[in-house]
Amino acid sequence: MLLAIDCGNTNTVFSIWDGQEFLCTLRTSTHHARTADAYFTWYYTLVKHYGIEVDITDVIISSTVPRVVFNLRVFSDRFFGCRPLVVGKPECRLPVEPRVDAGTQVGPDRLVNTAGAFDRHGGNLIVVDFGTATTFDVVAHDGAYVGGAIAPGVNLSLEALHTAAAALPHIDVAKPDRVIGTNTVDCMRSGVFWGYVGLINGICDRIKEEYGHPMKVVSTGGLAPLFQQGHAVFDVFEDDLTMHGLTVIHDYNKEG
Ligand SMILES: Nc1ncnc2c1ncn2[C@@H]1O[C@H](COP(=O)(O)OP(=O)(O)O)[C@@H](O)[C@H]1O
Ligand SMILES: CC(C)(COP(=O)(O)O)[C@@H](O)C(=O)NCCC(=O)O
Ligand SMILES: [K+]
Repeated sequence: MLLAIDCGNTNTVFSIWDGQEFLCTLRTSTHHARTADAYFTWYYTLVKHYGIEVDITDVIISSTVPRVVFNLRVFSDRFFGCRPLVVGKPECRLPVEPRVDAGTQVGPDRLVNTAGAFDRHGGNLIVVDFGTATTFDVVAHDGAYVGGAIAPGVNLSLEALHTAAAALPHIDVAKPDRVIGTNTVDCMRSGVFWGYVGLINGICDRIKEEYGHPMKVVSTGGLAPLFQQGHAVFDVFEDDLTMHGLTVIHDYNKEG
């Protein structure tokens, strides 16, 4: 069985893949100081709690936080006796190499999303991933990552308002009933929600125009369904896109 680990700047997600389906998905906050033993204690407790029969033979890691990789490597080696594949490292091959400026370090999450989306939908795609940052990844006709856009994440934008302005409270993102807010919270909700719908549609439209070929928009990340309510341009939403991409890259490396 494969343990797929997706470590973002906010949350770290573990999923167990038995070759057919994901048996479970576990989520914890990302902390660079978490030790291998601490990962295992958390992981083992939840796997026992769910009563899943698990036999991990392989581990693959994608991390947008370089510092956490060391402890995840120790975790993999100590508890499963295996050397993990780490996306973005030279020993982890990609089905199609990215085409970007020389020397650019593409976020591994974006490479993984590209592989997952190409496997399911073929080329000519925009992948929109709502995480700490919101990323737009352009997948070419042959499955190569060829660039995109990085925007401040939704929660980051709300946090920034609260941090920088003394009178603005900490709030969660939600779709407001009206665009014209009549109190502070509704005004903030309107600005962030409709502002973000405009950002998504504006960037996707401009990417399509510049790309010059019809493209499908694939969205992922917990907040995507919320923006769909504001008529964001997504063609599909796939909650497990990053995890699927990790299985695709793992299979590709095993086959070779
Ligand atoms: N379904 C959801 N509803 C509301 N907020 C969410 C949802 N899913 C994720 N978030 C929030 O979005 C932010 C980014 O989450 P996440 O996707 O875990 O980011 P990353 O991959 O960068 O770690 C976090 O602040 C998280 O709490
Ligand atoms: C843009 C990101 C911060 C998104 O990370 P996340 O929101 O998943 O934590 C990450 O993909 C990253 O660090 N990228 C490196 C720069 C690039 O992709 O061009
Ligand atoms: K992201």
